[in-house]
Amino acid sequence: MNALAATNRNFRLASRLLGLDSKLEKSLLIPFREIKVECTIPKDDGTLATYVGFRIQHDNARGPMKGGIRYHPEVEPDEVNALAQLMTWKTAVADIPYGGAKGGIGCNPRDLSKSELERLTRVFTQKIHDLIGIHTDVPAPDMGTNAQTMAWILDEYSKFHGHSPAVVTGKPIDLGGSLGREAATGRGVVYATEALLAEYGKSIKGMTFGIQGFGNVGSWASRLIHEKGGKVIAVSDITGALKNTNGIDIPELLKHKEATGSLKSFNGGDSMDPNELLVHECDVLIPCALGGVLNRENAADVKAKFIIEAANHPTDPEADEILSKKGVIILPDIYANAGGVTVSYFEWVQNIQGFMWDEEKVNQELKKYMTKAFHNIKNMCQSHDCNLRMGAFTLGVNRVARATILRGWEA
Ligand SMILES: NC(=O)C1=CN([C@@H]2O[C@H](COP(=O)(O)OP(=O)(O)OC[C@H]3O[C@@H](n4cnc5c(N)ncnc54)[C@H](O)[C@@H]3O)[C@@H](O)[C@H]2O)C=CC1
Ligand SMILES: O=C(O)CCC(=O)C(=O)O
Repeated sequence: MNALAATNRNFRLASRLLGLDSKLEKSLLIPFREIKVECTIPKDDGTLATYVGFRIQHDNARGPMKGGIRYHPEVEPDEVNALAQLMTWKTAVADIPYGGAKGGIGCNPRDLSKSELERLTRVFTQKIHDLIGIHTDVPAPDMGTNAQTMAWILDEYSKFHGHSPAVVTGKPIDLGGSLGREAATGRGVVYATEALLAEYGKSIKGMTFGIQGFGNVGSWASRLIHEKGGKVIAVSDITGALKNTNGIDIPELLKHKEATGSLKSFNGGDSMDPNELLVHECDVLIPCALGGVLNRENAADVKAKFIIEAANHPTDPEADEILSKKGVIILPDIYANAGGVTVSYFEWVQNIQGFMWDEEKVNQELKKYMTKAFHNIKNMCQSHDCNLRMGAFTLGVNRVARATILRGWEA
């Protein structure tokens, strides 16, 4: 099942639990606007290269649409659509005043030079600048993009609309970015994990973790888990995977990755088959890379007791069913990785106020939002006798449905 079919399915299940009217259901499902643009750039060698860029704006009932921009070879309309829809439910679960959107360009950023990436980002921004904005749609980083990408979007957008720091979040601090945003998704994952484990009388200290992906989210989650006394016993990224039953020294691995750009040849662990990571023996598995990685091929072999979905839609519905039957507890993406967009909201608020918070305040507020959302999800689980994924979906969908009904449809 592709990402969009899977997301639609979860939405419909939640809608049935909430007893939503079928016409309202249809209106919530269909995206507000779908943008597809051609982006041609001269490469460094003078040849031309054409890429396709997307921005899907899913829903704006609760506020400006919000979501990241992904640079990855597998970016295609159905996946961006699914990710945009997930943003709508995620911002509602986090209870921040936004709707949902997502964008992306089908490209491999590892094959492009920095100046090629800059040209591509600027062309994409030229094509969408009149459809995004501080109060309409606010992009942010996602896979394959970062603070530098946001700086280029901000600069290009500002040529058309004047200096507008709040048009993107996840910016460099020097351009109005928020302290704590870079770590926020990983930090939010850790707060979410603590909230879940506490329900089972457990804590991060002493538990074992397997982490797929060592980019922004995976590396921050690993670092913070390590700091809290958790044992990261397996990690992987696109360059390979490694394991160490005594726990990997994450600060050393970060230095190695910084120096070599790769997880390979790190002498603090043994290399392993990257496909093994998801089925490796550990207490908590945290996918922090691509979607659909847990599926019917590997779900039955997963050994973890808890899965924290730091990536977006890492678990397809078939795997969801298999894992539930095995008694694996899954903390769903629209809650588990909401720390990033929550601190993006704090960044946007700071830009609009023209005031900067210190990092301690950012982290404290983030913890408050993550903890409150967890308890709200649990209440929905009790009210609807459902698992955490449906608890989160019913919470998010219900808030968006209420806002939509209140706004009405009169022309
Ligand atoms: N950056 C953010 O603030 C947020 C990101 N997310 C989600 O978290 C996930 C990761 O995003 P980022 O860390 O930002 O991206 P990133 O581009 O910084 O890192 C991605 C990581 O995944 C690894 N990877 C790629 N293909 C892989 C494969 N086949 N096997 C193992 N590892 C692989 C890469 O090597 C890299 O380490 C994505 O699903 C994204 O949508 C969710 C919420 C917010
Ligand atoms: O920070 C943001 O606005 C969005 C982050 C994002 O793309 C996500 O949560 O999947």
